Amino acid sequence: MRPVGSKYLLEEPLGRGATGTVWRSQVRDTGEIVAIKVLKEELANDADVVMRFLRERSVLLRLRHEHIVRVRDLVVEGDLLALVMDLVDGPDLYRYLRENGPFSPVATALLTAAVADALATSHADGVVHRDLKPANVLLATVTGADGSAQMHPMLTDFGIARLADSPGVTRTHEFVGTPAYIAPESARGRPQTSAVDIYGAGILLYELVTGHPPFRGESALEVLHQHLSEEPRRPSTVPEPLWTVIEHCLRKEPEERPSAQSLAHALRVVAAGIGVHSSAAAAEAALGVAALLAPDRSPATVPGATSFAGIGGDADPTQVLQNRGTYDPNSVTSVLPAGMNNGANADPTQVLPNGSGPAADRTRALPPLPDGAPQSPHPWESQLNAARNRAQQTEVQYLSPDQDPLRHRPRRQPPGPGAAPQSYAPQQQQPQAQPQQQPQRRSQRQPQQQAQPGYQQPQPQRYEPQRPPAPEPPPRREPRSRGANPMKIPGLGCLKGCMTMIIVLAIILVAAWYLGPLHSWYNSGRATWLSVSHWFGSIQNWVSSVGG
Ligand SMILES: Nc1ncnc2c1ncn2[C@@H]1O[C@H](COP(=O)(O)OP(=O)(O)OP(=O)(O)O)[C@@H](O)[C@H]1O
Repeated sequence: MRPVGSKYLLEEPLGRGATGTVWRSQVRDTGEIVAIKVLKEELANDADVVMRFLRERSVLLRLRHEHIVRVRDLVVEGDLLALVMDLVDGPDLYRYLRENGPFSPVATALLTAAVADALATSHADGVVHRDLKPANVLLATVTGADGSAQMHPMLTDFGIARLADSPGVTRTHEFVGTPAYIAPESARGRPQTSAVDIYGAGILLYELVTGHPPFRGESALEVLHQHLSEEPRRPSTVPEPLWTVIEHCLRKEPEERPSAQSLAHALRVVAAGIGVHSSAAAAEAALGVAALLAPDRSPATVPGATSFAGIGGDADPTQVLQNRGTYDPNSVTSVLPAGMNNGANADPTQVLPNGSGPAADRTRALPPLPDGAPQSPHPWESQLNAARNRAQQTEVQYLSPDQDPLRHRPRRQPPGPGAAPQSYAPQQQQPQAQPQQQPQRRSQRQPQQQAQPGYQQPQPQRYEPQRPPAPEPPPRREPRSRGANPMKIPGLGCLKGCMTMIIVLAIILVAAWYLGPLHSWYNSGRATWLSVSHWFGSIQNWVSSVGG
């Protein structure tokens, strides 16, 4: 298990998205199970994203709703950025749809009404999701009042689009979002409001009830074109009241779309009026649902948002776009290249004066420094440094590369016996399932979480804007003396030793020869040898003369 910060351990990957990988993880002290989204390296390396990450912290942590996945903590550790969330024990809607097919119209309306409730709360808080799609709706299993298992949609990835919406990331990594779910104003690079989430809810409704999004094509460009200029067609399986809601959500002009609150209400009226057991009055009310879908007069705005380089304002998209992007019609998320926004009037980010330098930096929370002011670090930079220093004090365990989960490609665990899809299947057949029946979430029934009564308490602040204490300088090392073998020739040291020994032995021998008795021993030995060989020669001559 790999540590993240001082408090968490990554266990196994749950899935990978465009912005990062989500891990099943543990809180070290309590053993509590959480989900941690580790943002992609390219995001974590972008200073602008990191600043945003810290700045958005309080917004992300304070968003609370029964249909929003709670963000518990944000971790900055070296080059790693991670969001700690509640773990939702269930599939996301994208996967559920692929495995089980479309929902009934009533179930579609009720599920999306719960999502619209979550949006209404976040919009009231000034937070726009901007990446609403089936993959971002997780299905928790809950136990209803009658003891049956029910679906409980949970909206996740709030703020991720906003985090990733960095000029640097847009420029270099061309992050744009998801073509199948992108609102026309985002595609054009126009200012965005909470109406983009209503458009996303319209696409979600369409996809849940039909099994596919309304606009499809071979390329991202083709899909974007359809968002801009094609009206969606009503499939024969969609009841008229539900179609009225979808059609209002998918209006090309954001000002014509309803608020999230109206949408949630309208969808419940529709659900009540299109079921097989609906009363005549409910059916009548559902038919008149258009009256409930008045345009939202005060949508939440997205400050300085650039979802991606758009399709050049009102210019002809075909003149502007080239099909250079990577687009997989089957994938959840695709990206397009930057540089598509070549219409001057299409700049969606002109919330601050134009120009270069700090005045043009849309991410700055504070006004630029006056000329000549000392260049002290931006408060967020100090905060970032403090956070990083704290995280670097984390006690890090050794982990061999083959055990390091961050080196493995994540793969989804195959669902075990009795896994989620089966337990959801009856819901599809029984669309009356009410997500709001005071359910008990399965994930909250885990023993670890029960053991934590303070579970709903906000985490203590981890990133105080203080300067970190100056670290103690490391002890100064003495310079190493350079050896006679600076080039480190292998075996040279051994050769040198041998040569020294040979010279020493030679000197001892010479000294012993001249100063000691060695010399006289040699001379007497030599004389003895000569006389012995003389005798031997005489004997040999005598023997040969006798032998004749
Ligand atoms: N809180 C969570 N609990 C359990 N599973 C989660 C949680 N958040 C995400 N997942 C799962 O992790 C996978 C990857 O999630 P992620 O949000 O990164 O994917 P995505 O929405 O496709 O990508 P992106 O939003 O970055 O384009 C998804 O399949 C989702 O089911």
